[in-house]
Amino acid sequence: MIHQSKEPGLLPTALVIANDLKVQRCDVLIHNTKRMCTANLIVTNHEAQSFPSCSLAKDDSEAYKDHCKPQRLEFDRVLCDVPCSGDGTLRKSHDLWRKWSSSMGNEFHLLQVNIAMRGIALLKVGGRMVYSTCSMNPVENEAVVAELLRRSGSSVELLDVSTELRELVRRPGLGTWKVNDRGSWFQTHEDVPDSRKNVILPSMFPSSTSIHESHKVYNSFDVNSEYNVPFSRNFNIEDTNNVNCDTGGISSSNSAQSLDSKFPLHRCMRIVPHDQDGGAFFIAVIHKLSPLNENQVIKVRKTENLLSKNRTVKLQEQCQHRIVSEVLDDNKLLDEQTKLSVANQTSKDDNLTEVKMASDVEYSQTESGDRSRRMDKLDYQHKWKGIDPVLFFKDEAVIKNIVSFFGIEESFSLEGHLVTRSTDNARRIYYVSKAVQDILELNIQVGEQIKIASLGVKMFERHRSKDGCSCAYRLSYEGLSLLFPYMRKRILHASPVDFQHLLQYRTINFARFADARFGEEAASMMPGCCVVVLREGNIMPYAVDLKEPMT
Ligand SMILES: C[S@@+](CC[C@H](N)C(=O)[O-])C[C@H]1O[C@@H](n2cnc3c(N)ncnc32)[C@H](O)[C@@H]1O
Repeated sequence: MIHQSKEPGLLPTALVIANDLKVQRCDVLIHNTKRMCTANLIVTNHEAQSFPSCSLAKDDSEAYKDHCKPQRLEFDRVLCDVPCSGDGTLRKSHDLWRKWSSSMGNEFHLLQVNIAMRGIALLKVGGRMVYSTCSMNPVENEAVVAELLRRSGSSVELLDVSTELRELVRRPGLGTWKVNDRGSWFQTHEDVPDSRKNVILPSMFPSSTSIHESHKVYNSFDVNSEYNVPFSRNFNIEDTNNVNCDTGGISSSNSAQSLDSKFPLHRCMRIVPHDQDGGAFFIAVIHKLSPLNENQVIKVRKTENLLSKNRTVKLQEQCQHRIVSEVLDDNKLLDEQTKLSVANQTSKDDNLTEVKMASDVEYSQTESGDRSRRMDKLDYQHKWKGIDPVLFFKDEAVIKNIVSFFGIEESFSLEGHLVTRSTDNARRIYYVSKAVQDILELNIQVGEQIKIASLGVKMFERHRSKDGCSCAYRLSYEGLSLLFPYMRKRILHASPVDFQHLLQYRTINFARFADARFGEEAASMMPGCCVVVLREGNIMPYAVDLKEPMT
């Protein structure tokens, strides 16, 4: 959706699923794990498997005035770094040595499939999705990838990336493996006792036809011609026999050939710790060729719907039940799951609101003066309770004042790019790119389906000035590098010694600056925020608030 553009710092849209944001347990974020100062960032908070589609219904779409704007949320790149057993981190996670068992990965398998399927549905045609884990368990890796290929049919292909990143020493994905359950190893789903068949899924096995009923999806590649091709220039073919981590000393009753996966799983990458003294990772790159459509929609087996104990997975199952026999496209698939996610979230939020309201009532009894103000606040119920709404900042007088105070060039347009999270008297104003602006507008159109935890770059902060500063906002350090090239006012250049002086003393005496001209310039400047640039080859600007009395 975010196409290449001349906007400062604009990147293609990427969806990073399953990232550790430290905002509650599960997070989906567009961009990177760490808070980065970029206007292209939206951090959301959803369970990845039910990330909303934000698709305009046909009627809305026709009525939507601007047809150049996106009608649905799609991404150029998706990274599904999914929750996993984490056994690839054994080198650093000493606890795992005690906890690890070869069946540990089984419980993640279905969630991993669902998260990655959501990723594929949200991927643009022509886009790429990386599926990764820090586990070596094939049930979490090759079995998941095989199931994605099965479910998506000719809509996706597993890419051969053996010529990319040549320095990365990797081994090929496995074509065969066994599944462990409660100490027993199984080669096919048929071997699994009936009592465990709803826990140990067909899709966990290499020979599985599907978690769904079989569909003819194998014709998208030529198994025979590809299967024997060495995977990577740095892969020693002799290692193939040593990579199967699941042998467990069990001999197969069937011929290995017939039990192999029919997918070109050797294209997946296994990074093992001893190849380059690191951790273990599994990586697969999937390319979307066409939208998921009715040809890939496959009925759900009833047995799998009995699965899982936790509520989230139950909800997914209900969703899958409902879509049995239905013809689905990406949108339907997404919308079904979104409804469930929203219902789930809303019920959780309702509980929170009840608690919140109870405490507010208590408060209002003791602080009667504030009662109406508190109740007013309660009247304002944002859809994602507990998370402030994102509002476009449209106060033209304030924007004009900021533009003129800092001398912001016209080419750095603020119109439509400023957002805030406060309902009144914006304390912080964030700058967002055009692409983020489009997503926000779409999100409003679809009834705020995306739960936004954070976005854009904090660019201006409201400040109270006792010194008659004519601008109510100061610059925020985060946004400075973006704005600075377009600023024509409020900039001073200091020598290192004067710069040190500024940092050292709270109250500044202009007469004590080494460079008298700098002292004069600073003294003549109106009170308020300015940028002090360190002279003599240092190009990084530093913001110093000069609103302190300068005597
Ligand atoms: C492998 S870690 C991702 C690590 C991350 N990429 C990083 O570099 O720090 C998987 C993350 O997914 C989160 N998670 C678990 N279940 C999830 C779900 N249903 N949806 C989204 N995230 C989930 C976990 O909390 C965990 O932080």
